[in-house]
Amino acid sequence: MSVSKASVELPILDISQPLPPSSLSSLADACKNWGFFHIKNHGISKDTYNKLHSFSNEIFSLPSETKLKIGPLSSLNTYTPHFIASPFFETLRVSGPNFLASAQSSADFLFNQKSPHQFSEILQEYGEKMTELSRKIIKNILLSFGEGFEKTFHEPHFKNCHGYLRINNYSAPETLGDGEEPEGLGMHTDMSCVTIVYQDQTGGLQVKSNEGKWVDIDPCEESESKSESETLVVNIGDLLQAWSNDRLRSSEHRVVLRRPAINRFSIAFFWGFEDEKVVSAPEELVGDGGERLYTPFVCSDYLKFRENDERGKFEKVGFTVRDFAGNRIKKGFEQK
Ligand SMILES: O=C(O)CCC(=O)C(=O)O
Ligand SMILES: [Fe+2]
Repeated sequence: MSVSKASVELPILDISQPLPPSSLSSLADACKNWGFFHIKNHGISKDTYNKLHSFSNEIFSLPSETKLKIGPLSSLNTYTPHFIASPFFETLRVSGPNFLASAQSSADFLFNQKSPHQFSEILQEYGEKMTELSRKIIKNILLSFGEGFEKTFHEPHFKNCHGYLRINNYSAPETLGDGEEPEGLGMHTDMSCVTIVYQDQTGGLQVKSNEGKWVDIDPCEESESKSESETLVVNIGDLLQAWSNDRLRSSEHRVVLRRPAINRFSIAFFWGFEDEKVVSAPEELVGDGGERLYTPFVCSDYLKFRENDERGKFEKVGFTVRDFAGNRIKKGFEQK
């Protein structure tokens, strides 16, 4: 039996060009209603994704004992094994701005080799490109707010933003009952300002609509051309939702697994404020007589709030910036 699924039509923005006014307005609408959109012409080739995917397979197919050398109980703590976020999910963290050093220290433990590993070099390049793209994205989002916002707010608020990568491996169960869709990653919001995600053709990423329904974010069709790049998914995180006084939406999302015995690969880049930044919506965004929806907070205090007390556990799934600093639950934005 095939179950009909709702998927959302999100704008696909050509990030290689300055965005024309019509694209800026679809960007603003998408950020307000969904907190998700796509970008294309981002400059990362299919070949890079194929390489990242095969390195990822190489790492995740190592025996558990090997992977746990960089796991939650080790000093490195770059690997999160199965059964922390979900039974079907494991992930490797690569921190910026020195993505090469971070990836290499994991690779050294995993493969016992000290020579530069092509994997780390690719991740350095990838991390740098993601950082540049995030900056372009935030500039466009500010431009979509209207004349002057980018000039006024980009430098003072976003110049110290930084990011990290997570390489994710989802392993679907060998068999799945009719309509059974286990969660590979449970419902959560991201802690970032913006997140950029590459998902492979397996699909399964879903966003919760304003009406509380799960809607698919389909991977874009594989293009015929070998050189043409895949589109990437961008979503707004909690830090930007709070900073923008809810003008931008950090949506709840999750990953479901619907193809038995097929591994799903994704790579997410999280870009956010520096730890010491006080996140407080500028007056221009609160508006004259407008209500401040969040009590100003220090960025790292929020990140700590999202981490479990128990060392090495995954970020709390289900808690959001509203639970932390929200002054009230805004009408129509209520958690369903
Ligand atoms: O794997 C994906 O497609 C999304 C992952 C995600 O939402 C996350 O890592 O925060
Ligand atoms: Fe996420």
